[in-house]
Amino acid sequence: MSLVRCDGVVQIYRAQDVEVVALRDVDLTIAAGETVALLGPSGAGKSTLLWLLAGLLRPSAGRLWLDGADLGRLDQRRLDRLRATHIGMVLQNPARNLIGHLSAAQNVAFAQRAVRRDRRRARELLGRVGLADAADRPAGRMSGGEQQRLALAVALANAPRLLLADEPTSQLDEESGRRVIELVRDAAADGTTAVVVTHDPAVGEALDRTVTIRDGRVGAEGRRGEDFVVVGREGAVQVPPEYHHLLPPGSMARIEELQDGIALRRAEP
Ligand SMILES: Nc1ncnc2c1ncn2[C@@H]1O[C@H](COP(=O)(O)OP(=O)(O)OP(=O)(O)O)[C@@H](O)[C@H]1O
Repeated sequence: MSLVRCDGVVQIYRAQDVEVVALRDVDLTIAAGETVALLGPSGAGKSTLLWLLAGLLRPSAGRLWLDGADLGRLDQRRLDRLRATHIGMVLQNPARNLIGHLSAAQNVAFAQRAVRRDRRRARELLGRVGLADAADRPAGRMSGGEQQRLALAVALANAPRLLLADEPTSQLDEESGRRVIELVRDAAADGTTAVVVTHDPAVGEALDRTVTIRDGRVGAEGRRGEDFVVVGREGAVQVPPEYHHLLPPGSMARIEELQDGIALRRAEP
């Protein structure tokens, strides 16, 4: 059963007279319980896709479903409710996930406001992110790394169906990073689907699947250590940058039919 489905999702930002097409025709299906690392160069559209999946943005075109609910078409009240009960999110800037004057424990408790309050889960999560002894400290007085770990505990506090995390290990040392990955995988074993934007190879390797966004499209996917290009809408395939020396963008290629696919060979000019 798929938990997330994106169908031709387009996101266009409009700032004054300038339009930026951040995502163009993203098709993506994520199964319940799957863990996905979202990869790609800076500016490719990864955070935008995460914001759309979180219901923080509505797509300019195309449709997104979460657990059968059409995120772009829910009214604001239902969307807010779905977000509070079904979604946990770690934003790129960890402090933005937290209420600075509240303690770590109060932040976790606040994230459970729409579901049954579970003090045991809250304590356990703080322990798992190495903050058991910091439960009473105000979030605003924590270091960037501590805030990042607390943000993950907060995001998992409501036992979400979908965890969305933007660079959750960027400020962590190797050991803390490993703990974060373990926590994401354990949450997945308990039924939480996870989509994690990352530049950290350790995260990519530890999750079930990688999805690479390039130029606003799903350009490639990886499963169990093997990488694949994705044949998109209208048959478009992005040649990965590591092959650009053989087939530079703008070059012409001959198509050779093989028994199980095609080969592209550079046409001499
Ligand atoms: N609020 C906004 N208004 C206008 N343009 C935006 C806005 N947010 C993002 N963009 C643009 O949309 C494109 C995709 O941005 P996005 O942040 O989704 O990329 P990203 O892959 O997450 O990058 P990074 O790895 O650097 O975080 C970029 O060209 C970016 O400049």
